[in-house]
Amino acid sequence: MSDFSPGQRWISDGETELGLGTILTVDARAVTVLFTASQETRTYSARQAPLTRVVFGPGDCIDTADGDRLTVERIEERDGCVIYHGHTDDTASVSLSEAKLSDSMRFHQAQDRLLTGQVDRNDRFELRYRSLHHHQRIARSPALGLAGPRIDLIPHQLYIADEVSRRHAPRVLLADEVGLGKTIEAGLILHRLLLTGRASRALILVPASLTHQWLIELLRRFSLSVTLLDEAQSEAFDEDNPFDSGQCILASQEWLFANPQRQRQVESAQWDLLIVDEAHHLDWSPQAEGPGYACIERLSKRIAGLLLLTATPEQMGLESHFARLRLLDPDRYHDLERFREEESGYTAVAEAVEALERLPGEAADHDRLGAILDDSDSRALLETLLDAESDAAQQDSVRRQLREQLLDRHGTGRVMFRNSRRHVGGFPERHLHVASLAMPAVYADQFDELRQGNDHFAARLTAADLGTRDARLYPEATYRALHDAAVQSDTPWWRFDPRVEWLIGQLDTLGSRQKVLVIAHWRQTAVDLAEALRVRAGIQAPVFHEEMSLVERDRAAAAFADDDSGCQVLICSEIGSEGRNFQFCHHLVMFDLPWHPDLLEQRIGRLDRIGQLHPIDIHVPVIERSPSATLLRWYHDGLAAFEAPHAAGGDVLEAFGDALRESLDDDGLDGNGSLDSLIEETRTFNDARLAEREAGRNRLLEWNACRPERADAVINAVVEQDNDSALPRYVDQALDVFGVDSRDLGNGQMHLTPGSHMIDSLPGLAQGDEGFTVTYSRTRALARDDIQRLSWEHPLVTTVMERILDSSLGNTALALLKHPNIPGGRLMLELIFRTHCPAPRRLQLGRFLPDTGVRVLLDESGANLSDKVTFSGLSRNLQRVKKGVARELLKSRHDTLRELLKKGEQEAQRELPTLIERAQQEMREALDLELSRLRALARHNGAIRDDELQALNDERQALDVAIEGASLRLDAVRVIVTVDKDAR
Ligand SMILES: Nc1ncnc2c1ncn2[C@@H]1O[C@H](COP(=O)(O)OP(=O)(O)OP(=O)(O)O)[C@@H](O)[C@H]1O
Repeated sequence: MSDFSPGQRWISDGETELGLGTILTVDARAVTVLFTASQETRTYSARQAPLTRVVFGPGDCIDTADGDRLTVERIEERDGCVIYHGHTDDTASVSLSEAKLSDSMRFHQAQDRLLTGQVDRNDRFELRYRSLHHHQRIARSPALGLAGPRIDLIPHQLYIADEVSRRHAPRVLLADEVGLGKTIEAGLILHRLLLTGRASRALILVPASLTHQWLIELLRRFSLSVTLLDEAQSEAFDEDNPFDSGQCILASQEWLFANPQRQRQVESAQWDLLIVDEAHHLDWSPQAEGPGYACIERLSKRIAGLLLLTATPEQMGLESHFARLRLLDPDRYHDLERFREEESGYTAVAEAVEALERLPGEAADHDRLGAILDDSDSRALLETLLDAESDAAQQDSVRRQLREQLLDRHGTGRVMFRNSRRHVGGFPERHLHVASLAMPAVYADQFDELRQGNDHFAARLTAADLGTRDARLYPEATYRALHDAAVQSDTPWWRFDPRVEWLIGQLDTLGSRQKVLVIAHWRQTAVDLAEALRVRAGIQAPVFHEEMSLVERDRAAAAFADDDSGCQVLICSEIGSEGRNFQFCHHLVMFDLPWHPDLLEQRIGRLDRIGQLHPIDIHVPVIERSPSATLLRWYHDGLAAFEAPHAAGGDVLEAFGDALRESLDDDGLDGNGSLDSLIEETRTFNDARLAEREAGRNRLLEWNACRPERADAVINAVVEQDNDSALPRYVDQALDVFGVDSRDLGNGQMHLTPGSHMIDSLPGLAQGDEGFTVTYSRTRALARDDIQRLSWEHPLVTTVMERILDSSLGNTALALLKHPNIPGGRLMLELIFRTHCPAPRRLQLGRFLPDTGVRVLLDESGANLSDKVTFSGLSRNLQRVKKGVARELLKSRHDTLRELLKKGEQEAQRELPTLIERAQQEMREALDLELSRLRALARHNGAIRDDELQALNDERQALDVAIEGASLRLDAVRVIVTVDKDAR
């Protein structure tokens, strides 16, 4: 059938994009072909036309010019042309002349491409096979989504990320103590959800001061590029919704919360996940809710996933904390009083967990557990534990199950994750250095006036919006309120405030190589202080506060961070510096003290965070006998607040705030004994509250916040991927196939650049890009921000895989096999089938049945050699063939190939039931376990939302149906032709 006849359909070997051609004319020397789809006509030499005849066979599906699809049952040849007989999708019988085939029919399927002579290079076929193999392997890994990010493997973070990202629509409060990595945890959760398709759109709302820090962390650590949206950019969208401009949008809370029009837009966009940083600012009380809370509350009702981040959940009071839990789960947290009462039961739960470790032991321990375990399956487990017949291994397993159940079913643990320094360990010590300074006369007069309650004085303070408490704690602010800075004769406060003199001396003593972070409560104090250092000592100190633009703020932080040319000191305001990373410095000057213990901890947390290598030196200059001196003593002696994070600061302030405020009024100045007794009472209260919390709530929170065995299992899986030697091999092959140049820089690093023959642009590697340096080593990548870490989850690798598996690249090949024991002239066919299982992305079907490859190797007689000859073993012995030769070979063996293709399909189908069964079993085990756990939890504390249970049920059913419907499709095929060993 290779002789040309008008009306026949042929395809151009070199220009398949022209579509299906029709022979117009033919004579002894030339053949003219019309490619209707591309409106091109070509004339070729009749003897050497680079054309392949297109003839389909029984079972093939073909597109007709009328837009139908025809399944071929039989073919008939008439006058050199083919008539296809078959049926359409609606089962009508049809006969179709080949002239009526669709002109734009494309040949993507492996079989069609092979039979129309379109063969790819052998290395592309091999890369395709390996892509499928690794893709399915990685999709099943417990490290999926957690192994790629450039982070240290810190157990509590990986535990939380793993636990939260497994849940359907996770809604949690990430409340680790300051600086323990909540941003990293949120990034890991987001990364996994995006990678697995459980989320595709995320909104991240953070204080303005943190937008760039988030942007950079997400990019550098997670290779996630998010769109940073502000008002200027939003205006460019006119009528369109700016929140639709990217997959992940990062925006400042201040901007959104102040802008009702943008709030309407954000609410009308579709989101899967909302992340809110520094969520303690979302203020709520039974009387009123802040605009931020109201905005997040509306969003939280529309968005399935919600992560709230705060290190100080109770900074705005217990009510406000409760209100944030209510955002996460309104069904569970609907009654504030009940919430308060529940806390009194936590000690009993914690005792039961501990009693469990001692079982089978004393009767009192049985009772402790019996009082908490009130459902039949838990009691049955308890019986097993108490049964004298059960062996140690059984007991261990039951003990573990019961412990999990107790921790799961009681407390806020499921909604709230809080790790503490004490529990995580390895943090540096904190040293307090107090400098007592003499009271300047101006301040002494001010304090007198304050005590006397002078009306005129009070009016000035009111006009300056300065309350009496703050007027006492911040004398420079009082001075500013009383003195007009515009009047030249008024001396600025920093001329006589002894703290300024002290600071200049301190900076000099520490030397310019020691970085010092100064935090002052007020923005204006920070600004004045910078001027004071410049005027009085010639020191350039950048300032960092809430009213600076983002660019100015980042510039200031960068000037401070720079090791070589950087400034020695950065002066921050209280709010301006919240959440920022300054752990490269270890001297903190508290120019004054904040009123709330949580703010004190937030200040120290700028330095005392993961990555801090030195003990923290906290310097506090305090004016003798001033209200600040009183507050300092209260913090230090009453709360020990400088040494370690205090666990109950909010409660203590609630109990003693009024008395402390009164002490500021009088006691700090005349030193009578009432301050001593206040401190004593504070200490007693604090100790008691701590003991109570340690016995109950904190213990439950900590046990729940990190379960070491699970964390270890995740870390092991990540390390296994880190050490996977298949990755460098795969990447080398992929770079080669895609035409990316790589230069070895030594030290485990290589530089990648787009090669001149790149077949497709890749992330960061489009023509003209400079490329980038990569390493496989986590340690090296962590030490160098400018080097990217290659992993199975790096965008370069995932894009390569997607490009290959979503296209026809490498889905056909032909190679020669020269082997001493195999005679020449024989055919073999290597077929790669792939599971096909359409399901919505959100089902994350890949957890159970990722695209799975089934390889079948047949010899010419149809014997199945798959188990005898491995893919790698065969590949090693294969040789390339020129494309023209390959085409000729294929043309000459069409019929045999068709037979083998059919046989291969039958062989592969045999494997399908096993694949389906295994996937269903895994899915059912995982989801049934989760369902029964959730049902039991729901009976116990109502912490489970009904829709969560229902969703899991629906998910299980949908997965069951989807897996049941899985089929196998031919993904790639390689023809192997054996040649005599002496052949050349
Ligand atoms: N696993 C990790 N690997 C490397 N660096 C980390 C890791 N975890 C945290 N860090 C670094 O430690 C610092 C603190 O982390 P992060 O900002 O996530 O803490 P946080 O709990 O959100 O802090 P805050 O309470 O101040 O908001 C950051 O500089 C972060 O990059």
